[in-house]
Amino acid sequence: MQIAGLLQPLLAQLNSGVLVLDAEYRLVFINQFIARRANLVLAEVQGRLLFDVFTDLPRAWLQRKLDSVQELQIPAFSNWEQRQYIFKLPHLRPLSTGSQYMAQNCSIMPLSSADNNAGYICILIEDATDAFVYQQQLHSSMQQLEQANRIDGLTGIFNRRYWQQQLQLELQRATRYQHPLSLLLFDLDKFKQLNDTYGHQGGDAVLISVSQQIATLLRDTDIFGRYGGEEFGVILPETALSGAMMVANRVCQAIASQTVSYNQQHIAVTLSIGVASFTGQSIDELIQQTDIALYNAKRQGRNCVRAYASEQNYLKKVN
Ligand SMILES: Nc1nc2c(ncn2[C@@H]2O[C@H](COP(=O)(O)OP(=O)(O)OP(=O)(O)O)[C@@H](O)[C@H]2O)c(=O)[nH]1
Repeated sequence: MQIAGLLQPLLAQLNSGVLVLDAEYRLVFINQFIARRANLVLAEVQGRLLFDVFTDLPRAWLQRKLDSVQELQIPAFSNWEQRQYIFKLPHLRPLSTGSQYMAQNCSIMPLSSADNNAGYICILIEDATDAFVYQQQLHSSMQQLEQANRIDGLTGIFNRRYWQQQLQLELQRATRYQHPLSLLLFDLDKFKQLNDTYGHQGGDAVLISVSQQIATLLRDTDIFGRYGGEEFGVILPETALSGAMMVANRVCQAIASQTVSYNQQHIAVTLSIGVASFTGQSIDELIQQTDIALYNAKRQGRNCVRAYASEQNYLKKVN
């Protein structure tokens, strides 16, 4: 048997799309893979212009590709990562892929006929939906992992490692652009006693509730993290000391004015807050200064806000 006789059944069964165009980009042939998915009949589209049959092709791009294949007589390729699909064909995956169209690798090849008349072009479409789906799943797992890596498991706010990385970045930014930045460190008052009274789970419920409440009082650009057990930090970019004091007082008052419900009980909670502003010091110095201010807030009765700068003035006055 002549090999030519086997080509029709081969093309019919091929699990890739084949389209053959003449020199004017009229359809000469489409195989069953294309016909079935595009809901076309070969006899009805034969001789019609490719762009008239497939009206939603990326016309300018494909025309350029076809012209260059025809002119240079060398193949061109496009893969799904560069262009997810060229022909809007449905994929036959039962599961949702995030796209209703088949992801495709596409080869555009010059063809010569038996009588050696050049001018035909073959477009070969390979279904790459599996690779597309796999890449999407990988991407979403990586995003979840990245997210988990930066979030504190109990409160859902940033963990200490990520929060401190962000502080480093924000300090670099503030230094480069000479912008203000302030830092708040706060600590729940008498938390040991609270844990002893309501149990560790009651304590956890308070940490969750207080962090949720505080998150609503901050700007989206403020960076809120859990610094330690019952100690939290907020980076306030673009904020000088006076603004930071306003935020800190707002947080302090909001927490003190409400109770946390736990097991039909209402738990009263207060915070002490230390505030310091960035004036070119190192990250460790800034944290240390904020911590000193927090310590002074504790020492001066708790449920209050103290700034590092005013503490220094206070100490100067006292000595
Ligand atoms: N429930 C709960 N308790 C925690 C967690 N992390 C730390 N703690 C507790 O927080 C308490 C902190 O106590 P201290 O550092 O003595 O401070 P305090 O009792 O809050 O007193 P002041 O800070 O001086 O007002 C300790 O009893 C810790 O066990 C946590 O994730 N959950």
